[in-house]
Amino acid sequence: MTTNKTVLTWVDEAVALCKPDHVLWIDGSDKQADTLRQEAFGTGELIPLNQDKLPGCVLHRSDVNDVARVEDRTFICCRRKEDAGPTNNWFDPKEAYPTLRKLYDGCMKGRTMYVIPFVMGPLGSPSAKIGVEVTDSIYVTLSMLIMTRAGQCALDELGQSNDWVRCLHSKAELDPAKRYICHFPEDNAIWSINSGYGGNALMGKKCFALRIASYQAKTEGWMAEHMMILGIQDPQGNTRYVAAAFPSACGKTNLAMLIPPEIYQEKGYKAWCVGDDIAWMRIGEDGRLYAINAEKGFFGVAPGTNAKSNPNALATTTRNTIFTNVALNLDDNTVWWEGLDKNPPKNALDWKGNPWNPDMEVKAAHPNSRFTAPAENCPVISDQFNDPQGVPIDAIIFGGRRAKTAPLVYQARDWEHGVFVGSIMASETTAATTGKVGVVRRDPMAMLPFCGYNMGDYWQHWLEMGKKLGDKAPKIFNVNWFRLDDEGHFIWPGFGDNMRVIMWILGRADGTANAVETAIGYEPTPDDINLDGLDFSKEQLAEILEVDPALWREDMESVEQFYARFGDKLPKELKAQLEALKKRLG
Ligand SMILES: Nc1nc2c(ncn2[C@@H]2O[C@H](COP(=O)(O)OP(=O)(O)OP(=O)(O)O)[C@@H](O)[C@H]2O)c(=O)[nH]1
Ligand SMILES: O=C([O-])CC(=O)C(=O)O
Ligand SMILES: [Mn+2]
Repeated sequence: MTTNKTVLTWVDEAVALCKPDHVLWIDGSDKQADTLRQEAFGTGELIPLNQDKLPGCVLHRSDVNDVARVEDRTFICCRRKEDAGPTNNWFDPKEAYPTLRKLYDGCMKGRTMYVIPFVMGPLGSPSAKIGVEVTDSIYVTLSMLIMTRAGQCALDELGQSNDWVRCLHSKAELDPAKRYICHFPEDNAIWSINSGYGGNALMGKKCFALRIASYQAKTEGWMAEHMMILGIQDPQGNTRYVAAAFPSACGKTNLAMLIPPEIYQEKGYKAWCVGDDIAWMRIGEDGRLYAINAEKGFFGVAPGTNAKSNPNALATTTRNTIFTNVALNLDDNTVWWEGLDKNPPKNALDWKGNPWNPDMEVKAAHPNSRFTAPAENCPVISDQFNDPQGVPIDAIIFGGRRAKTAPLVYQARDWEHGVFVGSIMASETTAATTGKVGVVRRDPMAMLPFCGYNMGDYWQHWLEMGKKLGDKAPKIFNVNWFRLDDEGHFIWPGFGDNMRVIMWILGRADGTANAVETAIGYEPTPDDINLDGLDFSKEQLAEILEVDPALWREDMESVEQFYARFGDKLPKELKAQLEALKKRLG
């Protein structure tokens, strides 16, 4: 399939190390994918689903110990520890390579090695990048075929170039004690072993498109961000784009596929999805910031996805989709998860494959169960999805899951203040990563687990991008859909109604919307967000726009401790922003 010596040599080395019985190059054809699917049905790695109701769809159950990203087993392996920074686990490459080599030695005996050349980003895009992943998992191979532009097309794009990311994956024994997700940004390499799950194993995603790419972006002067991209088309037919960074399981996919409230639909507004997880952004010839979606599919959270919360996501998953760790409805051989509908199957297998019925205490689907679905299935996929240039971004939105403290929305005073707003983000942890759920932790730019180098240098890079963008820079905002009332219920209706907030944001970006200046930035008054057709009062809105200085002062103490970890890597601009905010809070 290729004469590229750098690829051929590397694959030979991987074969010599892993010692598979067979090697199969993935060409990207339907025929080959179908053969692999049939083979996986034979071994039970995949389970076929009802082909009338869910054509082309399959179910996969991961190992019960392998259901989420493992941040404590994820490493940045660069020569100097300080380049990994205080928020990453560092593993000296001098030790990492020999340690890992021992684990990979012979790990594919009796198995086939699949060689997957893939492109991140639209074909022909100046922003696109190429990788080659070798893996011994058919599930990973078929998932990569959905999530990336994979096969011969990638080798054609690559030609004889040496500029590609080496991705070595093996599920090995799936032993959690020997699990390593290692990134070598200085070598363009990722070595992942003993996991077969999503972000640990589909290496185009977080490993490449964020950890390695963030390092490349810093070096090359662009941005690799954990952001969804949404287009809002006005009744005149003009579409404007926003990019939003929320931590895992905090609403990116939902916002990316939102259905406008009726009041906007009636006027002729439309919403288009460009991406739901990863945005690569560079400055275009006109000086504005342009974003592409690095991926070709969605790896979305299943629980809570339903015909009301996200009908577009649901429609996206009705064909050619891989479901992971959801429940199997034995009556009609379809899938189910908590929050899909109010009719749980009477006769089912849970995500572990054990008999399940609604009277049981345990969940049918794992809280981090997922769908892997082609973007082309999405009813609202943007016609710019494959545009090599990407889309111009008018607003960047940060957000997290905060029961208190963070208001529904506020705007940063300028880019520098916006970088500060991103750097102090915090969010309650979710099931997307192993460990405790619901603990507030600082998660700057939603990149805490994904920044491939020192986060202090990353903030500096953001500041520099702002200088280059000048007055063409997108405006920066922060949102929180997750404020709770005293009974623990979400106050804001969220989902499609988040468009009401996006409309204020776009209004601010073009200078038409009103705001008041507060200690933390610009906020709308309750009159500035359109509540027409919504059973939600201005008093309730005022409540979630409220900023409690005491809570904020407390929060800033935690920011101060967090910042202290960066020593002289903390940009002085951010330190000054913190001091200024503390003064304004009194
Ligand atoms: N209350 C409320 N919940 C929301 C909202 N948007 C999303 N959620 C819930 O948050 C969870 C995660 O949402 P997703 O959109 O899948 O999050 P994500 O950021 O794409 O997650 P990753 O794919 O892990 O990066 C789901 O259970 C959603 O139902 C919202 O506006 N309000
Ligand atoms: O990477 C994964 O496994 C799933 C995901 O999108 C996230 O956790 O952000
Ligand atoms: Mn998502």
